[in-house]
Amino acid sequence: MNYFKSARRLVRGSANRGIFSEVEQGVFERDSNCKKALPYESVPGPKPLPVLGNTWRFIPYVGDFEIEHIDKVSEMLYKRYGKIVKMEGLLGRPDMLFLFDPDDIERVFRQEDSLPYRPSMPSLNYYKHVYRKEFFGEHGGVIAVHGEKWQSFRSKVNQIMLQPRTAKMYVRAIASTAQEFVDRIEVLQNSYGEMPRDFLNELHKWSLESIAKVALDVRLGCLDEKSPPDTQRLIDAVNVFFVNVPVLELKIPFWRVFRTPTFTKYIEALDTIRRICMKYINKSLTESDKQSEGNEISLLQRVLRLENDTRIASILALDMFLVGIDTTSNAAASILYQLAIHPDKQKILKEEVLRVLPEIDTPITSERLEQMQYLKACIKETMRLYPVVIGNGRQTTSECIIRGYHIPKGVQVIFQHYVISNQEEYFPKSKEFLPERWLKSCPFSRECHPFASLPFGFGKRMCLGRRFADLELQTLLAKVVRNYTVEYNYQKLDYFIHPMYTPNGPLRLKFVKNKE
Ligand code: HEM
Repeated sequence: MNYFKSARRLVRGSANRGIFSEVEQGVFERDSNCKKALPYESVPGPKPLPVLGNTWRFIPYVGDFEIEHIDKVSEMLYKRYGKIVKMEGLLGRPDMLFLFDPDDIERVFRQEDSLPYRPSMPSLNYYKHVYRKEFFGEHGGVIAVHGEKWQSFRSKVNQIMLQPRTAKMYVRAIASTAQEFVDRIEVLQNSYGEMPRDFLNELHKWSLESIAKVALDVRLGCLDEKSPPDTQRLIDAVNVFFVNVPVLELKIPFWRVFRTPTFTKYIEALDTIRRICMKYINKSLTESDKQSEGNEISLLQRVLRLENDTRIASILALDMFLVGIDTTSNAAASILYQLAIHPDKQKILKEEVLRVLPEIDTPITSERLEQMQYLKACIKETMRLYPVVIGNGRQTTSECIIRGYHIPKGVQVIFQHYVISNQEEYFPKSKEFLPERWLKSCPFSRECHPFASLPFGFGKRMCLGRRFADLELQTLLAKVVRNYTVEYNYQKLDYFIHPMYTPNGPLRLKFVKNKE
């Protein structure tokens, strides 16, 4: 902490803006203007120590940066240094440049080149391209894959994954899983109507079951009284994978030199995920002929029809399982919690849901979901206050100017979405849960900066599963609210990164059945 006191004297964040007015207009310009820019060395940020750089800050009991509380660390860096902060001297990895201004983020995104490089998960890149090269071969999928390999894969699956028309075809499948979840609530309730302490795990089961339905048209039975053991193994392995990603990325990367216990656990988790997913993928491939009439064909089959390559279809499904379970389940947990602690907003939502779904068994369709604008607003507002992925980034692929500073090629530019979307400057009454701000009728909605809340990223590398994630969340919430009122009767929960940004503590929600 003492270090920070002296650093503060050197560079005050509020001073950032004034000093580079000449080049300020070109926040993200390429080569030609670089000579005019302020030197990279002068970007403010915590000073590295000799030898240990800034990596020591992530060492438990020694450093002051806890991975679980990167949200607080980011807020502190913003307050101390301002809208651009450099974290240099990170052993075994490039510098990070934190951006806290949506205008800067917009310019970076708008000028993205044809092969944007999202710098996360080098350890997964190693797994796909080196450790299990014989399995992945030329097709690494999209997660942690870069350059032409990424582009070639993404171009094959982009249309199928992102067309709203395609996603809508799966509403029925997604709604039937949401119904299974709602039916299970009664089984899970204790005598007070409360959920067990591991309720989040039930949400993991729901999101896994939903992905399996959409990606493979396979029913896994996650929400059955006796779920197959492999489904829980898969959920646990995905969790181990995500928990260890930041550890491998932010602490000293000994794994690059030898197999540390963390890296061994990480590799084992990835092998487990791959083994179990391939079991279900193969089942789906062999059973595709028997698919019951009326069912929508799976995404796997859609890709197969287009590309006629089982390897591509399987690797896409594998990526979907890898990143599509914890993201959606933690988002659902967070939204349910926010509704529980804001009963006035839940009441407005319930009125809307009851209007659109007048009978308990009125089917959910894409047209009916379209009529539930407050429902969508509740999701957006939770993602603004507590984005499940608190930051995102791009690695510079050539030198450029950002916020007046010359930024060399290879720097990891991190967009600090959580800090930005919680600021009064971009969202009036920013600390309040106000779903109304997202409705077209609200005067606030016009003031909102389009790059101040980007829970699914932006541009060519935007979330490939966002249409399905949105559908899953909308359907689950509509079903839950149609059947129950959700309460939370304990001390308010803080949020932490574990491995998504999620309420910190057992989610002992109480479900009270609606009177019909
Ligand atoms: C609430 C749920 C979710 C959130 C908040 C979320 C968020 C994100 C974000 C922030 C990115 C990075 C985008 C960028 O770099 O611009 C991303 C990428 C990705 N997401 Fe999601 N995601 C969610 C659910 C899903 C689901 C359900 C799937 C699959 C079924 C999925 C598949 C992917 C894939 C494959 C990528 C990598 C795209 C690429 O690099 O080309 N996501 N997601």
